[in-house]
Amino acid sequence: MAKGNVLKQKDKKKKNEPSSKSKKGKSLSSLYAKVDRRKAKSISGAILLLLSIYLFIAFTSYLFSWKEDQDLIISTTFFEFIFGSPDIEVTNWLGKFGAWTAHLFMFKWFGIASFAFSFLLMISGVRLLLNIRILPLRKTFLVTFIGIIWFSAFLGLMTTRVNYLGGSFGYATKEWLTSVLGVFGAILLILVLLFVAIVSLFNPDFKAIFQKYFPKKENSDSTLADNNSFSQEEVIPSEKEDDESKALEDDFEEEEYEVTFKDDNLDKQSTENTEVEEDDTETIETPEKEVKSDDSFEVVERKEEPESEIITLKSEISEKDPDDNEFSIEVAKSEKELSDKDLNKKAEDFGPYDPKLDLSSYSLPTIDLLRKFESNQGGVTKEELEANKDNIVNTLANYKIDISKIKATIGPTVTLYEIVPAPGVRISKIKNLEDDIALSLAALGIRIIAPIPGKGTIGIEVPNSNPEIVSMRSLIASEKFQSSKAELPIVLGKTITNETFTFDLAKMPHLLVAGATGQGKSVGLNAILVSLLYKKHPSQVKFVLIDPKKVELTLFNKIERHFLAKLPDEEEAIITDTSKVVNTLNSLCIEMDERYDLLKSAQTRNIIEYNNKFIARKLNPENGHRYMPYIVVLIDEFADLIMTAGKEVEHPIARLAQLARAIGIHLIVATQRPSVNVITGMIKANFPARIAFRVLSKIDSRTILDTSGADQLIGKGDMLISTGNEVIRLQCGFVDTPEVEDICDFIGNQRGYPDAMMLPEYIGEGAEGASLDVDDELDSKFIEAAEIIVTHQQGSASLLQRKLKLGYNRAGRIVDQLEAHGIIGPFQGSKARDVLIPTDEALNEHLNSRGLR
Ligand SMILES: Nc1ncnc2c1ncn2[C@@H]1O[C@H](COP(=O)(O)OP(=O)(O)OP(=O)(O)O)[C@@H](O)[C@H]1O
Repeated sequence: MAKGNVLKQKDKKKKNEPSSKSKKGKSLSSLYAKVDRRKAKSISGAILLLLSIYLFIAFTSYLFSWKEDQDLIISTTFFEFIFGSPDIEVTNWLGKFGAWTAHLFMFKWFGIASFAFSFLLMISGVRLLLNIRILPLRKTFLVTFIGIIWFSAFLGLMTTRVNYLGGSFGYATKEWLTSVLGVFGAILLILVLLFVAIVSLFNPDFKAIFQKYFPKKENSDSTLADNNSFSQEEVIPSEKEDDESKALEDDFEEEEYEVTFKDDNLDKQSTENTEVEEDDTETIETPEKEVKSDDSFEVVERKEEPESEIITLKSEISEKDPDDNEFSIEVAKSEKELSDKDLNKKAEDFGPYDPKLDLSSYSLPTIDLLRKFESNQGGVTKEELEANKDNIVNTLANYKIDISKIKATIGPTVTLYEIVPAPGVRISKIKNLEDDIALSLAALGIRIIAPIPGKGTIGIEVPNSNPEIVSMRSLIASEKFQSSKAELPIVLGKTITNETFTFDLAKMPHLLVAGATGQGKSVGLNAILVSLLYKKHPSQVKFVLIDPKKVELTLFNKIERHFLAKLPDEEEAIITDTSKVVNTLNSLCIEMDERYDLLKSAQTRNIIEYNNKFIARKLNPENGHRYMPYIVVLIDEFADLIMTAGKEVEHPIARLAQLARAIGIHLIVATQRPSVNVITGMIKANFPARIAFRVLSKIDSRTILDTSGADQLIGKGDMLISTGNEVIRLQCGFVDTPEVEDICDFIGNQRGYPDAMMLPEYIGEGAEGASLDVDDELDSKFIEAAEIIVTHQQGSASLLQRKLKLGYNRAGRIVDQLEAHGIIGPFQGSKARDVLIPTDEALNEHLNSRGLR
C-alpha cells in the first residue's frame, strides 16, 4: 500500500473498528448493500416474470384474434395505433399494446415459435426472483434461440403466405430456400440442420435409443451394441472376465484395453468374416451370421466368455483356412495392430476422464457474495508514526543503545519498525528490553524480532491504533490467489508488509490452529474453508467437519451433497458427537489404507500421480480404481475431544498425520487450550505447520509455536503462522457469518451429488454390531447382497460396496457370511470368489431350505 493512502484522517478512525459499536454500523451498511442487491434482483425478476406472462397471454390471444386485429394494425403506424383514436377496438385480451406486440412477434418475426421468448423470460425471472435454477441459463438460451429460428423456418415451409405459423422470418426463409434448392431440397436441408443441431447440442446415443425401441431378440445380446461402448457401466457385466484375467495378469491397464478393443475386434471380425462367407461357406463363425442363424449358440458364448470366444474365432480362422494363407495373415496383422494402436487410440478418442463431468454445470461462488470494506480502510497517521519512532529511539537511547537507521513498514494492523543498530550493539540487549519498549510505547502487542531473518535488522512490531480489516473479498480477489496453481490453495491474510499470504494445504500438509477464545480462530477456519470453496470443484475436495461445539460449522450443512464426506448411515454430515468422531477418524484411517493399496496397485507414489493416471484412463474402475478427491478434515475444539476420548482420538489422528499426506487427507486441528496434554508430543511432531492466534500466556505460545510471541498479539485475527522454519505475522482475512451463509446457499442451491461422499464403514470394538459374526445374527443386507452376488455371478466385496453403498468392513463381513452359508466359495487371492448358486431361483430355494428367508 502506498504511504499516501495509508495516512488517513484521524476522524475516519472510529469507523474502522470491527468490534462492538462500529460493528453495528458496518453490518448495517453491508446489510443495505446486500438488501439493495437483493432488491434489484427481486424487482428485475418480478418484471421479467410479468413480461413473460404478458407475452404468453398476448400470444395466446393472438391465435384467436389475429384476423380481426391485423387490419387495424397494418393500416396504421404504431403511434397512431396506440395513441390515436380511442375508437379503435381490438379483440386481443391485452388491448392495443398486446395486439401490437403479438403481431410483431408472431407475424413480423418468428411466428408461433415466439412463445419461446415468454419461456425464456419466465426461467430468467424465476432465477432472479426466487433464486431457483430451473435450467442452466446459457445453454437454455442457446437451444431456445436455435429452436426459434429452426421452427420458424420449418413452419414457414408449410405455409403459402406470411402467417402466424412461421412469421415473416419463416416465410422469407422458405421463399429463399425454395428458390435456391427447390421444395424438396429445402425440406431436406431443414431436416439436416435439425439433426446437426441435435447432435451438436445433445449428442444423443442413437444406438441406445434405437435399441430401446427396437430391442434385439433376447439372444443377440451385446455383439453389436457394445461396439462403440467404453463407458464404465457397460464394462460392468464383464466382471467375471476381469476376474479371470486378474488371475493371469495383475496389470489392470492391459485388462482394460482388452475389454476395449475386444469389441472392435468383433466389429472387424464381422466384416472380414463376411468376406470369408463369400468364399467359403464353411466358415460359420461369422458373428453376425451366427446371430441370425444360430442365436442360442452365440448367446451362450458371448454372455459367458466373450473374450475366449474371440480367441477361438481367431484360432479357428487360421486353422480352418490353412489354404488361404493370405487371408489368414491379414487377420493376424489387423489383430496385432489393434492390440498396440487401438489401445492408445481408444483413450484418445474417448478423451481423458473428467471428474467434474457429474456436476459439469457447477459454478464457483461469485465474488459479490463477500463483503467489501471500502469505508473501513484503517491506516496510520504521520503523527502516530513519528511518535512511535521517537519513543523507540528515546527508549533505546535511555539504555544506551544507538541506532544508525530506522524504517517503518505499515501493515494492516501492525507497523514494523526496522532498526539498524549502531556497530557494536548486542542484539540480545535489545531483545531484553522488549517490555521496556512496550511500556514506553504504551501499546499492547509489541513484538521484537531480533534479528529479522535474512535482513540483518531488528524488527519492532507496533500495533496500529486504528487497525484495518482485511476483507476476505480482497484476499480472494487477489491475483496471487486467483493465479495460484496449488492443489489446495488457501489465502489466509495479509503480512505486515501488506502482501497477500497464500499457501498450499497439500504441502503443509496439516495445520494446528490455536488461540484463546474470541481471538479470531473460527473466522480463520472459515477463511480456510472459504478459500477452498472459491477454487475447488465438489469432485476435487471433500470436507470432514468435526465440531464438538455444535454451532461453529453448522452453516456448512447446506453444502453436504457437494463438499462433505460422512460415514454411511449417518444422518448429519457434520459430526458433533465424540463417539462418532472416533468412528470417523478410524474410518478415515481405513480410507487411507485403501488409498494406499490403490496407489500401490497403480504403481504411483502420491495422489497427484494417481489421479493423473486415472484421468488418462490408465486405471480400470472395475478394479476398484476411482478418482480420489482430497479430504480436508477439520476438527474444531480438539481439546474437548482429547478430554473425552483421549488416546482413542489421538491415535488415529497421529496415524493420519503421519501417513495421510501422500494420499490427499489433510488435517486442520484447532484448539482453544493449547496445553501440553492436548497438543501432545506425538501430535506436535506431525504438525509442522502451526497457526497461533492470541493466546494468554508465553507457555501456551511455546506449546504451539515453540517460541513466544503469540501472547503478544492483539487479537481480532492477528496471528502468527509457523511453517517449520520461520514465523510470519499475519492479519487474518475477515469473513463474517452471513457471508459464509451466502456462499453455502449459493453452492447448496446448485445441483449436487445425491448424497455426501461416503467414507468406509468402521465399527468400533464396543459398537453395536461389532460382534456380528457368521454364526451370529445375519447382516440386515445379507439377502439383498446374496441376490446381487447371484445375479452378477461374481463374489466380490467391492461389488457389494458399490451396489449397496456399504463400507469396506461391512461388505467384507457379509462376504464371510455368504461363504458360511454356502452361497460363495472360499477366498482365492486376487481372483473373485466362485458363486456356488447359479440362478435366482436356486438362491431362493437355498435360502428357504436354511430358513434364512
Ligand atoms: N480477521 C479478523 N479481522 C477483524 N476482526 C476479527 C477477525 N477475526 C475475528 N475478529 C473479531 O473477533 C471476534 C471473535 O472471533 P472468533 O469468533 O473467530 O473467535 P474465536 O477465537 O473463534 O472464539 P471462540 O473460540 O470462542 O469461538 C469476531 O466476532 C470479530 O469481531
